[in-house]
Amino acid sequence: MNRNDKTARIAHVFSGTFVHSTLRAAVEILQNCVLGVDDKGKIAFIENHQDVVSLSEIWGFETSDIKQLGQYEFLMPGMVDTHIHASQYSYTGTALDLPLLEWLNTYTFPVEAKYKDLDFANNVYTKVVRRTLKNGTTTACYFATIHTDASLLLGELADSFGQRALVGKVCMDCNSAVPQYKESPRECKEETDRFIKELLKKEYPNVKPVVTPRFAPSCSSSLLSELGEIANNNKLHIQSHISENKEEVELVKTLFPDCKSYTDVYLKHNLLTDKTVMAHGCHLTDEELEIFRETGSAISHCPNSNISICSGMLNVRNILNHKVKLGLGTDVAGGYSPSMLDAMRRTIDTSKALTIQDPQHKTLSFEEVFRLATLGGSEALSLDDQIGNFVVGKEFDALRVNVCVPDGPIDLFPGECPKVILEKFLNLGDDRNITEVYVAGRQVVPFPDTK
Ligand SMILES: O=c1[nH]c(=O)c2nc[nH]c2[nH]1
Ligand SMILES: [Zn+2]
Repeated sequence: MNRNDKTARIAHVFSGTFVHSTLRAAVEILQNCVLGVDDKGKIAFIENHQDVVSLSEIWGFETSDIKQLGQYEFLMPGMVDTHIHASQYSYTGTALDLPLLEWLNTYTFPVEAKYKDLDFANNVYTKVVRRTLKNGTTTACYFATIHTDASLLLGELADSFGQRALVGKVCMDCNSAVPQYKESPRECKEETDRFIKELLKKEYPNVKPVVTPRFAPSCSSSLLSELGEIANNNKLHIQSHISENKEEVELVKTLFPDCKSYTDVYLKHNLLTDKTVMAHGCHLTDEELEIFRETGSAISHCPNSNISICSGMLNVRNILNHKVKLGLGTDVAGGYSPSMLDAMRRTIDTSKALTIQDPQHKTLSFEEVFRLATLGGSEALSLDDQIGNFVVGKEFDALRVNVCVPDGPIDLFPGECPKVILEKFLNLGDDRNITEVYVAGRQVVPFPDTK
């Protein structure tokens, strides 16, 4: 209970039930506890409620300022969406009738080409940041489009609404199907440099650039090498797609005949680092997973998208057995839901479908999936030293959940313990149950304009 940082003041103290994951326990439920957040947005203490009076003396807060959580409320860490296309949000919930490569050519590239228009970008990007925050996504790893100014605008909006974000200006210099939606190799490099420089210059505390080659079929070998160099020289995050559907895997074999596998393409271009997150990976071999483990690269599992556009079913258990970092993603708009609660449910559905196919398959539990959406996501983005669970010194990214809101989606019955209440929220809850959202100690939901 020692107070090390004598300069920080306490900004919030909550009392009640806290639910989070640790390295040892997929779900740890802390009842009758108090959690303090300092004015720098960091968790200052998490202790037993019986020590509240001495805590208030040590930290200099009034016990009357404590926010008391009700019987059906708890705090949980904010959810981490490790893969979402902000630019595809306008058609979320539609256009799910084609497989990946046709889907890209028919729906995605024509829409993404519109982001030259900053008014269009402003409208969609405002809506996606608000919608995801309201649904409890405190950290989002975004794909924007090839347009630098619109991508910078996405960063500005995430910062102003208070969402933690990695923002990627998409890079692609190959697109024979929709040739108006690509850049020349030179433009790609120059605009990526400009994007990184201008975004870093803003000094947003929680919004950073991520180097974003769209996927191997959209990028020349020289562009992939340039991007690997930029990311490594500036120690930046990297995101892309890998082995989403079988047709794409075959295409990559023909485009990169000198590479042993899809993973080898990215490895050879220095794009697999411990700050890399690759979406999907449904068809990776065990040999490729070994490369992921060795390089510390992560996979973003996007089950809604994988089922919606019939790409495949990722065996998450196998990924975890290979000790590869894994988080969950909505993959809006291949995935039709912007909610990470949906991503958790679809993760369990896919795991159950694999168990139906093979009864030896060990189905994921709701506790494991809760960990993937929070701590797992923070590990996948190499942000687990800052966020992911309630540990002293980490940033306070949190959701206040009330499973018993008036006219809400959940009915409770006598005698239900906190773990059952958590399970009901994960399976039945929605944004009505997420009454407050905090990022780095700042309350960002309810939005200031609706309070
Ligand atoms: O689900 C996906 N969405 C995309 O936009 C994309 N681009 C390449 N591969 C992709 N997969
Ligand atoms: Zn994607």
